[in-house]
Amino acid sequence: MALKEGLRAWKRIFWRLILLAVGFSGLLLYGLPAVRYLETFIPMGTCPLSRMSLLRDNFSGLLRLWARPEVLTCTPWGAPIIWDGTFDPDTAQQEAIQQNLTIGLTVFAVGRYLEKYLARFLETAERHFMVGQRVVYYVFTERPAAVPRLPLGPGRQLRVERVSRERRWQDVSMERMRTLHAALGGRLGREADFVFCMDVDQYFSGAFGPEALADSVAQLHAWHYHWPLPMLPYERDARSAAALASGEGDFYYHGALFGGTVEAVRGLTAHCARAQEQDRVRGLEARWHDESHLNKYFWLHKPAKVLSPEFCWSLEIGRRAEIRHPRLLWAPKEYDLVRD
Ligand SMILES: CC(=O)N[C@H]1[C@@H](OP(=O)(O)OP(=O)(O)OC[C@H]2O[C@@H](n3ccc(=O)[nH]c3=O)[C@H](O)[C@@H]2O)O[C@H](CO)[C@H](O)[C@@H]1O
Ligand SMILES: [Mn+2]
Repeated sequence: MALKEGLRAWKRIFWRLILLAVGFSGLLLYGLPAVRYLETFIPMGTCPLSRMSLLRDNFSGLLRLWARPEVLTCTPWGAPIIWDGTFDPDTAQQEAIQQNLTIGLTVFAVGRYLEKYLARFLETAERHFMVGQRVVYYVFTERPAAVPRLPLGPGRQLRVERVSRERRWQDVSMERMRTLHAALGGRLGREADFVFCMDVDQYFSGAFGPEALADSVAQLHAWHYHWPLPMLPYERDARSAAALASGEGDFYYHGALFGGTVEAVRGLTAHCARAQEQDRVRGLEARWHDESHLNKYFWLHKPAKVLSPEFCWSLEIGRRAEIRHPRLLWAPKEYDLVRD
């Protein structure tokens, strides 16, 4: 009897070791694009046909969610996931012009991020972001005089707002929520109808138009959109305001891009700023900072539209057949140059 028990225990240990070894080598090899490519075989799920044929969009009209059968084109709560080929950019353009919209684009460029990324971000936005619409850029920096003065297209303006420089890059990143919330309560909130809030360490590479507009908009994180729920890097410390328990969460969203109506983004930034402050007083900092809180927010308040990773792609991931037309690309990470 005891022998049998002992054997069973050994078997269990043996299998755990094997699993651990496989997991560990997987992690090591994950750096190789060839291994990473395997994750494309993890299915994303499919949008039920009954829903597909019905989903209309305020801006793009009838969505052709069946046009991309290899990827997930709607969420379980019925929001569209926008992939290339599912929308009609011309309809979206006409609709937005008719509604006579002003679209805000906010970006922070503090410290060395300004020289390193801002010019390219703005130049490429001029070529690709909401071309043909009225656009107001809001650049937040501690050195307004250093902001490049680009020639802007008709109907496009740039405003510079001064912010103080936080010492830690994590604080710069998180402070954005509070600053944005204040800005949305001021001039930005009065002059814009919709607003997108973006990281500066990226650049536009394709048309990013009104098809991306909705009440609230979240971006699928390029590195995680095939991963199973238990593996997503949510904050797991139950003491944090950003915590998601196991089984909670829909997708992993990217902190480098979110948007929506002024009202919706005010709600989002208020929530995240409050949650971050609550953590700070308790001596906590969420795993991925503002992004963790954003993920908690979108778990509680489902986004009305989700952008596929084509809208914010990282070339480091390597070629993927399902990524047809990247619109925004991550700039190479050079943390040693830009972070203290
Ligand atoms: C893959 C990854 O690592 N993702 C995390 C990392 O994103 P990132 O590595 O993309 O963060 P980041 O260095 O781009 O910082 C976010 C943004 O804040 C602004 N900024 C930041 C620091 C600074 O000194 N000056 C400045 O202007 C700038 O607009 C920048 O794009 O960190 C973020 C901020 O915590 C989030 O947690 C992300 O989840
Ligand atoms: Mn970034």
